Amino acid sequence: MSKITVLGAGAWGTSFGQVLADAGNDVTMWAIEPDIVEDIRDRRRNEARLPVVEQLPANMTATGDRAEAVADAQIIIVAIAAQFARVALTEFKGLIPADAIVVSLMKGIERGTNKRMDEVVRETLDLPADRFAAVSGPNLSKEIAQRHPAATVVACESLDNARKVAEACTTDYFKAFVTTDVIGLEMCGSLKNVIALAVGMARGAGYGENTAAMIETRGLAELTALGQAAGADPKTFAGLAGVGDLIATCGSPLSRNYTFGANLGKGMSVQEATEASNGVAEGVPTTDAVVALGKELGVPTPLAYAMSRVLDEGISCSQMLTLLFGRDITEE
Ligand SMILES: NC(=O)C1=CN([C@@H]2O[C@H](COP(=O)(O)OP(=O)(O)OC[C@H]3O[C@@H](n4cnc5c(N)ncnc54)[C@H](OP(=O)(O)O)[C@@H]3O)[C@@H](O)[C@H]2O)C=CC1
Ligand SMILES: O=C(CO)COP(=O)(O)O
Repeated sequence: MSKITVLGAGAWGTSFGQVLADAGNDVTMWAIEPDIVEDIRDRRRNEARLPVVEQLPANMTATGDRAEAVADAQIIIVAIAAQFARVALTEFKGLIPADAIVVSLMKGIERGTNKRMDEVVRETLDLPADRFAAVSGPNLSKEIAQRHPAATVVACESLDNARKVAEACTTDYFKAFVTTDVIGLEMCGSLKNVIALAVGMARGAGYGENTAAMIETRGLAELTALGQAAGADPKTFAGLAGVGDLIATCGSPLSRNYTFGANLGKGMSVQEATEASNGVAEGVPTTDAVVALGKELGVPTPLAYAMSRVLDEGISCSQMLTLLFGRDITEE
């Protein structure tokens, strides 16, 4: 049993906190919103972000005090919207216990720097590689909050530390595998959100299985090429964090990215889809970062480019797909 702190009490932070509590750990949630802290601490609820859970476990509490939140924590989980991770974590610098493992649940690339969350977290907290882990997989928060069976992957350069994190989140309904491919895991989680936006858009526009399968498969090829160029192990893309998460996210209205895309496909503007979104759709800010990263690494990113034109210029779904097709006959 460990003392574990979760920074960010959104839908996934809270749902993962419940997994950790179910695994027997003492869990403290930290949130910036006083109302959310109060709801979790005093009523064992997170009505605002995870209303599906009627009663959070008794070994789960919350605080808004940063120093109190992380004091004595053996594992610190970061579940903050990716674009705000740097600013939020800066406030924790100097407070993190010297031997704590810091784990990111976030799936995004930082806009402006094109950095993955492992880079942002390590840079901000001045953390050595062996004390950083990423968790990623087909993990729709609402299903896991309802304790539906699911699996995930924990990546850390130190396999021992990956195992510590995996043990801490293993329950009878949640299974964690381990890997040392941090870059692969980060790339999978971030890029599948861009693909889910495009699949959602096609579905929203009324297209069927063939179109969805095409976007998913071409998207996976793009994700794999970019990931490999960044230093990832290609095997990771065929696993739970790659194909697995792609299937879950691109096939479920529980995904905020899929739903955001579907709303665009039905004719909403980016502004309207943002207002309708029930939580952060990480693919939206990540799309431009993926295009920029592709340029930096010399890897073509036709799907991310087509989605960036949708998000920045409002092109239609059929225009997006025409861009994705391209004009040339190429080998698959
Ligand atoms: N939901 C899911 O099914 C899954 C999500 N993820 C990933 O996990 C991450 C978090 O997602 P999720 O919890 O669902 O998202 P939510 O939109 O539900 O929550 C986002 C969280 O970020 C916090 N936040 C935003 N800005 C700041 C800031 N400046 N300082 C501190 N906290 C801030 C929010 O705080 P506040 O509530 O106060 O606004 C909230 O706790 C994302 O990267 C997502 O891609 C990964 C797997 C599954
Ligand atoms: O990452 C997820 C499932 O694995 C959740 O996807 P969304 O962020 O699109 O809801």
